[in-house]
Amino acid sequence: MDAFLRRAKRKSSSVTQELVQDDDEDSTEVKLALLASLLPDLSHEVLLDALLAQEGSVEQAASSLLDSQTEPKKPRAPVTVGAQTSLRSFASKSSAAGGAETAKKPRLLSKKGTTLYLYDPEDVAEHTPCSIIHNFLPQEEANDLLREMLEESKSFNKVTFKLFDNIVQSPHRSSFYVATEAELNTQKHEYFYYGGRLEDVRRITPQLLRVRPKVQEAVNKAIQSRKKLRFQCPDEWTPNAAFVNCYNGPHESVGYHSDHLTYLGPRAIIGSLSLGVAREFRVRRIVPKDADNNLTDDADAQGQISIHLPHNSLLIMHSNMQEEWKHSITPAQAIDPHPIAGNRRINITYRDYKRNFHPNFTPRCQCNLPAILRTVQRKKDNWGRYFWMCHRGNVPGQVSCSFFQWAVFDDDGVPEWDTARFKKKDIATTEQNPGPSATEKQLISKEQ
Ligand SMILES: O=C(O)CCC(=O)C(=O)O
Ligand SMILES: [Fe+2]
Repeated sequence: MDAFLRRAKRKSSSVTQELVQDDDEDSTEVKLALLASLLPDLSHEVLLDALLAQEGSVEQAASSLLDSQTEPKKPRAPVTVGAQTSLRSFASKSSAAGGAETAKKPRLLSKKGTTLYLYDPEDVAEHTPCSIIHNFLPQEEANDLLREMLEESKSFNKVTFKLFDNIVQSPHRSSFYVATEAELNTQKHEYFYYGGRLEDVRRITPQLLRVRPKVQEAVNKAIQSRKKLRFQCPDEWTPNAAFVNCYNGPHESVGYHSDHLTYLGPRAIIGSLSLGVAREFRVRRIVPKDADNNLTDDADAQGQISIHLPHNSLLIMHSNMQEEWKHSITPAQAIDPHPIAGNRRINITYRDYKRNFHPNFTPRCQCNLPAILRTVQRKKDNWGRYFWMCHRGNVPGQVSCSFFQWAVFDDDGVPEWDTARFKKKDIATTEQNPGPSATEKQLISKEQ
């Protein structure tokens, strides 16, 4: 569960506004998501057509769609899979598998405006920042976990948040699990999500607990096969929290987003277990733009890639995923019912909440809320730099303050306030994260 939909207008400093507005507000997608929440029965294609016809006005698009009762529904790409194929049977392999951070760039197979469908683990590893393990758990264990989570999900809730000054709900239900009573209290009283508190925090269930060490082992093994990125924590990945999502039927979804790094730190890794109905996980790379608004890479690099997520598959989102790519679960026109889950899909994202990113330590904004950690994703200038900003504006009825601060980490992602572990030498030699410029310092000090 994360910032799958965000506010488009945020009252904030000019620096933050520039970074955030152009950086990661996919306004068309946000508008589409809003339209979808208003008109859940219409396909994304129909909603997009209406949005384009109304030059981006959500209100006009919604009223034109509501007026035209006869609007035909356009078919979506099928989500069910007849036969799983590998790209390797069609094309010769271009480079070593192992993801985007390997020395050689994999040959680009994605295309802007079309979707590349991947089913084979080697294809996934080669063309996306993810890896996938099919048939991850022994069958009975997967089914036990699925049954347990289906029962739990009966009391899951939709997340409510603000979008374009409207209150909308997430297009699926979710809950959050931690291991101990102490962690549960900390999560409820010390952590903030969408600028507010999380009400539904639960103790880990027997099956979630049973599976956790297996996920931990598999993820750590997968990490070993990839190069450590700058700012990536070299410590053992230790899942101490799990967000569980339930998609009840083909129309339930999650829009394109990057997961919040605020409590996971930079270059976070996430283990994501799928159970029940198979669905499509779509990913696409964020190509930054230069000062003249031109893409800095091949437009096809932004093409959508769909990864098929069958029952009992573990998807590992590697360390280049959240900063450089976005992901989503698309609504499906049809699904193959699962013998235990029926129309439902359960997704469990195991996460490693880092001690030194506890909100007691992270910067606070002028509203005295722990700030949220973001990355410059769309601008070539400052691309990849991390910054802290206020996220109070996500709360219905509240606005964000103008707080902005560049984040400073050493090469292992240790934040500057963790003085015992922070390696100053890494910062002295860094060009990518040199700390704020004189103008930025002035601006920051003015705003603090
Ligand atoms: O359901 C999934 O596979 C993805 C869920 C997700 O992206 C999230 O919880 O942040
Ligand atoms: Fe996510």
